[in-house]
Amino acid sequence: MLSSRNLSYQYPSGERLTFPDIDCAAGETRLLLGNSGSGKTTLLQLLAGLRTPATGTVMINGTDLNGLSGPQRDRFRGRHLGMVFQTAHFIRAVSIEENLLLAQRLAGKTTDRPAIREILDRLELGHKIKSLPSALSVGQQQRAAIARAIINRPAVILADEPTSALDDGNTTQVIQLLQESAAAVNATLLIVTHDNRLTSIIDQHTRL
Ligand SMILES: Nc1ncnc2c1ncn2[C@@H]1O[C@H](COP(=O)(O)OP(=O)(O)OP(=O)(O)O)[C@@H](O)[C@H]1O
Repeated sequence: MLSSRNLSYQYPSGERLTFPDIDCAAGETRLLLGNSGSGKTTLLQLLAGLRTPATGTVMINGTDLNGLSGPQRDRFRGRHLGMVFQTAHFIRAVSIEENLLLAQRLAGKTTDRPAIREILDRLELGHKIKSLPSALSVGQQQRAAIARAIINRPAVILADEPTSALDDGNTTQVIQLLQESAAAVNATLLIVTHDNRLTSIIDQHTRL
């Protein structure tokens, strides 16, 4: 589960951003909704431990992110957090399988090719396991990004604007896939978006 309290962030040259408290139980899906400039990306980076807050705490599965050293936080992120972005970011020179193996290694886990095969099969990407990322369509790359986000069975999946570039049909499909994938590993799913269409699919909202 994930919770935050009294979070604020100060850009050196900018305004101070303050955020509402967030509570997400294991297995819950929640939307973080906000207009452009409201601080969605900043909040996501705070929740992932990629930025240090001016005030406040982020707890993930009982661990205070800011109580960890930089290397400990990187390891913790690899093991307990999955991230999905609007466009997928892969290592371009190696196959989808190698990208997922790398995600396992970076988390300090034993590499597990059968687990990678199983997840890619489940996401209908088994035939692309040896392909370079560039040989996948945009939709396939998005599914591969979901595979990478769940390969380490994270406690929390953070998705940043996963649907803003999609039409209504693909939006519903990607959200269903994210929810099914999160449910398969009992992860909390937090979707950061300005896409109000998602409020008709997901009941739990926090507005920035
Ligand atoms: N590097 C920076 N230095 C100073 N201010 C910044 C910096 N990055 C973002 N900000 C400011 O912080 C606020 C929140 O930015 P953020 O990118 O988190 O918003 P957002 O909700 O994700 O926006 P969008 O939906 O347009 O991407 C904005 O007012 C922005 O101008």
